[in-house]
Amino acid sequence: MKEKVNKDSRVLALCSQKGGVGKTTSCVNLAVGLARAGKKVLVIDNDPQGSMTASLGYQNPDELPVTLATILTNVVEEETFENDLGILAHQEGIDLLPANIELSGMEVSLVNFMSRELVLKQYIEQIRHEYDYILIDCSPSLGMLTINALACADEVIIPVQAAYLPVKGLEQLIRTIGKVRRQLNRQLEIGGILITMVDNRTNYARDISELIFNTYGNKIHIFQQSIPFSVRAAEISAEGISIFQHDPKGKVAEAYQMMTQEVLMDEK
Ligand SMILES: Nc1ncnc2c1ncn2[C@@H]1O[C@H](COP(=O)(O)OP(=O)(O)OP(=O)(O)O)[C@@H](O)[C@H]1O
Repeated sequence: MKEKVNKDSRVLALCSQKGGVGKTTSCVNLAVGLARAGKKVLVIDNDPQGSMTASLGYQNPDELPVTLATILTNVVEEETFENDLGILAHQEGIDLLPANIELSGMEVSLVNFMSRELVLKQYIEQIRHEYDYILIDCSPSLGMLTINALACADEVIIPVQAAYLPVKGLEQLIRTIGKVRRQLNRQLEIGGILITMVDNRTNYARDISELIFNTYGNKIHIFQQSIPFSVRAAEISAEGISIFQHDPKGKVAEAYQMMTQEVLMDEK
């Protein structure tokens, strides 16, 4: 059993309405950024694709015997289990609760469970005192697994790729967050919109960033630091390491470092 670290832990859900926007990459690098700042961090892969699990070096998530699906099943079946069940220790100092395709079955089986939106919350309540930060990487859909993440999170971080008009998907996600806040989790806040994959050589990326600031800037926090587009960022998932290890002096490491500082500054 690990030592108790912080009763004021923060649970951050990384959610987006669209896939491929840099959500998993941001989750991994924010987690490692926080660990490098001395925080005890758990990342939970809440996506049946297991992209974050693969990104952290477990290239065949389907071979893992214990995953988030196991934990959620235990909660539903009221089985008792150790807090460290299924937790994998990553070389860069973060803990990972992995996921694989088994999690897609939960999306369906949760529907028939009485407190179906609060299953992940029960698990988080059991373990949160052991961590300073728990980051949940959600799948790009607003299904039951994402609702479970929103129901137990303190804040949502929304990565938005600066390469298409995101407004429609964002509106839907923001409406869902509002609904979850009213019905399931009064303390849920939007921690911020993170603009990702910014190619500063194009006017288009600048236009999108400006559009996001103009449309949402007065009601939602937008991270001052956006994440630049770089092939170095795209390489990390195959390496199973963060950008801080893969390209420590590059612009993406610098950006995630600054973004991590913004998250730390918001500590209450
Ligand atoms: N800053 C960046 N510059 C260039 N490529 C990036 C950057 N960030 C992420 N990528 C690449 O873009 C792709 C999508 O990123 P990522 O998997 O993080 O997105 P996602 O939103 O989590 O997607 P999904 O929801 O499908 O899992 C990946 O191939 C990733 O390596």
